[in-house]
Amino acid sequence: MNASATSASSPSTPADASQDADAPDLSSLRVAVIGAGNMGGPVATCMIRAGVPGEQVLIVNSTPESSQRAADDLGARAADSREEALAGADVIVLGVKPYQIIDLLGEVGDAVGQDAVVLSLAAGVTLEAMENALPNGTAVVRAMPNTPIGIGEGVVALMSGSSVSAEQETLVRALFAEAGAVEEITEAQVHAVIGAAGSAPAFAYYAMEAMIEEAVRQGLKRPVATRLVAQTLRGAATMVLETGEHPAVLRSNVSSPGGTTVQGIAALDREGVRTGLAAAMEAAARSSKELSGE
Ligand SMILES: NC(=O)C1=CN([C@@H]2O[C@H](COP(=O)(O)OP(=O)(O)OC[C@H]3O[C@@H](n4cnc5c(N)ncnc54)[C@H](O)[C@@H]3O)[C@@H](O)[C@H]2O)C=CC1
Ligand SMILES: O=C(O)[C@@H]1CCC=N1
Repeated sequence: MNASATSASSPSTPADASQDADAPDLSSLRVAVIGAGNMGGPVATCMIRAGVPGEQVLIVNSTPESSQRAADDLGARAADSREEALAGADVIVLGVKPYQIIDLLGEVGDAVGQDAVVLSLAAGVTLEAMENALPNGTAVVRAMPNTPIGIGEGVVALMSGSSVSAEQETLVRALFAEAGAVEEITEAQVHAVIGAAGSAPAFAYYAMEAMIEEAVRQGLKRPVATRLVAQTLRGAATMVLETGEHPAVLRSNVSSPGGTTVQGIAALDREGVRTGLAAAMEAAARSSKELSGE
């Protein structure tokens, strides 16, 4: 997880980190999650699956009720206060909205332990901006995850700040061992990663919605249509990952000359779906750059 790494690494294999002799021991780790919502929640789930005991994952949300609800859902513990969560925390996950991050770091900086890792999930908040808001030498890692990490089928892209040690990098990777795939990227790559992974589940759900509704319009019952579409997209994605074939090759295997599929593909081209998908990813990347002040 080196900020100077230039290309994405191979996906990590989900594994029980405790079975690897070199893997860090996560059983005594303390994690504070400040903001366990749609993204902080799945991150906490990953860490618990990786081996951090749930009672050592302390949740702080915007209200005590919300902290308790999230902790109950995640099998974690609600902290009575932010101070309680931060005291002795080895890893501090920031799962609040991007606009809240710098103010939050200004408030909690002095409570961050010397060897603790601050792990931000926020889009568009740079390592440099976070390091400047914290005491000198604080280890800051940026993660760009997506929500499917909560079921072990997501992606987390990692970027390290200037004070992160090799051991801390190994620790963060171990915490995401059950996420699905872990990629090491540079901050320059994060905008593309948001388009391809961070925001991309929403693009996939959008496509699924459209396909399900059309299948319903064609006469299938909605639960049947949902199962068929979701399983087909899962199967198609798995074939790309498992065969290593280019998607265009796999597509040609479905496309009989003069058959049904080529008519469908021609319709997609006529409707501009390929350029629409590219535009969605470009818009997400542009928004990420704007958030970063680029
Ligand atoms: N939702 C997603 O798919 C992804 C989100 N992210 C990043 O994750 C971060 C969180 O986004 P979401 O989870 O979608 O938002 P969310 O609104 O679902 O969750 C935010 C959480 O922060 C809590 N919160 C708000 N103010 C707080 C405070 N002062 N102290 C403690 N907790 C507070 C809320 O109670 C809530 O649980 C953002 O920075 C976003 O850029 C990154 C990748 C993907
Ligand atoms: O929509 C957002 O801003 C966040 C970042 C990537 C996915 N969700």
